Amino acid sequence: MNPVIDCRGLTLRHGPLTRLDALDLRVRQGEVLALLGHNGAGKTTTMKLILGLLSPSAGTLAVLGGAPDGPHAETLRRRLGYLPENVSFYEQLTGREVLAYFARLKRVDRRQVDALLARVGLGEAACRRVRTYSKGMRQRLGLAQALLGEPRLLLLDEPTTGLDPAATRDFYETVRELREGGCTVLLSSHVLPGVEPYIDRALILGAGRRLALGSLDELRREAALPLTIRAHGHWPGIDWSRGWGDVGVTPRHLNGRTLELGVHPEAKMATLRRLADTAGVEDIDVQPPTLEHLYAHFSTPVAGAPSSHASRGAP
Ligand SMILES: Nc1ncnc2c1ncn2[C@@H]1O[C@H](COP(=O)(O)OP(=O)(O)OP(=O)(O)O)[C@@H](O)[C@H]1O
Repeated sequence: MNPVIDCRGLTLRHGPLTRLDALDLRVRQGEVLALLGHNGAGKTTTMKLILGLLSPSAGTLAVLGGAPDGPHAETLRRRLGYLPENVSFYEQLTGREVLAYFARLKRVDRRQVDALLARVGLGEAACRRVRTYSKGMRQRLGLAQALLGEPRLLLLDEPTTGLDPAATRDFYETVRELREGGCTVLLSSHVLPGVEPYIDRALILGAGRRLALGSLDELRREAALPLTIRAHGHWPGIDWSRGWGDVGVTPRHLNGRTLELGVHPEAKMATLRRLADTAGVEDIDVQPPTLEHLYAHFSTPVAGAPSSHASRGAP
């Protein structure tokens, strides 16, 4: 099946400034891809190129089978949904009026309005003016606007900024349902906690360049960061600093009953065996590196090798 997004060497320059540098990326139907990067990394630029709001200076880009800034743009617009970073609405209109207005602009059947408001959890608030909406309700109204016309590709720019943990989880649950329905979703985020279970792959950008791309497992294998193992129990007299040989395990006491160990993946089984065989160890937790750890790893420049993380992962 053709990818929904197919970028090859996608580049955007403005004079001396390179906003996006030779991005290779293919996104398949039904995939949720997180676009991660510091401020100015190129996340919004990538989205605007996909939307056809910007044209590349070099490279090729096909979105749902055609260039988004050419004659294909009109067809594409009806199959794309976009939630911009700073969404704003007419404050004096009700949620329903706002959505009906966007439905008219998008030439979408008005009957979708109430169903979408219910879907994003705004059914009860449909008749309230937007000025009375909380930040989370505004984001949900923005999502409803992006979902008008049942898009096949959804671009969500920083959708959870400013949302509390419960609202963030609700938001991502809606993304999960959309994915199950075959919708492809690109979401950019600085806010990493909570996003992990909902994404298939992450693309990490830095200064317009692709620093890493892959599923969490692929990024973990590539980064080979230590796992965190925690042992809980009571073990008077045991000196945990000895007996690890050269496996690179670094034990640290968190409190009298918890020992934390930074363990490289190849030393995991040996460490678990030793812990399990030690009298007094009652419980063991194993925590692989989180998306936050991986993001920090890939987005930190390696001294003396500025591009050594560049272009990791298959497109
Ligand atoms: N309208 C513009 N004209 C010229 N350069 C721009 C414009 N918008 C963004 N840039 C530059 O392009 C680069 C990428 O910016 P972009 O907005 O894509 O980053 P971002 O990853 O979305 O950042 P943020 O997290 O701050 O939104 C930055 O160097 C930025 O200064």
